[in-house]
Amino acid sequence: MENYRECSKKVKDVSLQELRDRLAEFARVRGWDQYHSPRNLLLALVGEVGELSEIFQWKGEVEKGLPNWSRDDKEHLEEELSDVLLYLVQLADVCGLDLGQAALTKILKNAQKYPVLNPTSTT
Ligand SMILES: Nc1ccn([C@H]2C[C@H](O)[C@@H](COP(=O)(O)OP(=O)(O)OP(=O)(O)O)O2)c(=O)n1
Repeated sequence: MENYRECSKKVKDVSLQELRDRLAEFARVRGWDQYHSPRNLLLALVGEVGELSEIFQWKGEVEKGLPNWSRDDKEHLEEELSDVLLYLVQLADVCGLDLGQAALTKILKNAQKYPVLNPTSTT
């Protein structure tokens, strides 16, 4: 596990494109493309969201920054968040969508839908 962590720490500014390409290669060399249909990837994504939710289940409210969490708990959270991201990136890819561009466009759309009425407000 430590080797994986060392490896991933060295990569900075990870792009969605890089993740997409790495995941496509990961699936291709294993012959898993045939199973990675939009529907299957969506179901896998939902399953991982469930695993992510389990980490927070029954804990009550959690402080930002997770100051009271152990290193192991944080590592577990990193893994489940990553699983969700990786399936999401693959889902967008097999649907032929540019997820990064779509997300940027959606942020702009959100800003138009929810204009800043009071710039000093924190909500
Ligand atoms: N057909 C598959 C199977 C796995 N993965 C990748 C995407 C996820 O990042 C991770 C999911 O692997 P597991 O199904 O083994 O799930 P977990 O890592 O959550 O293991 P577990 O469910 O045992 O906790 O592997 C993938 O891309 N395509």
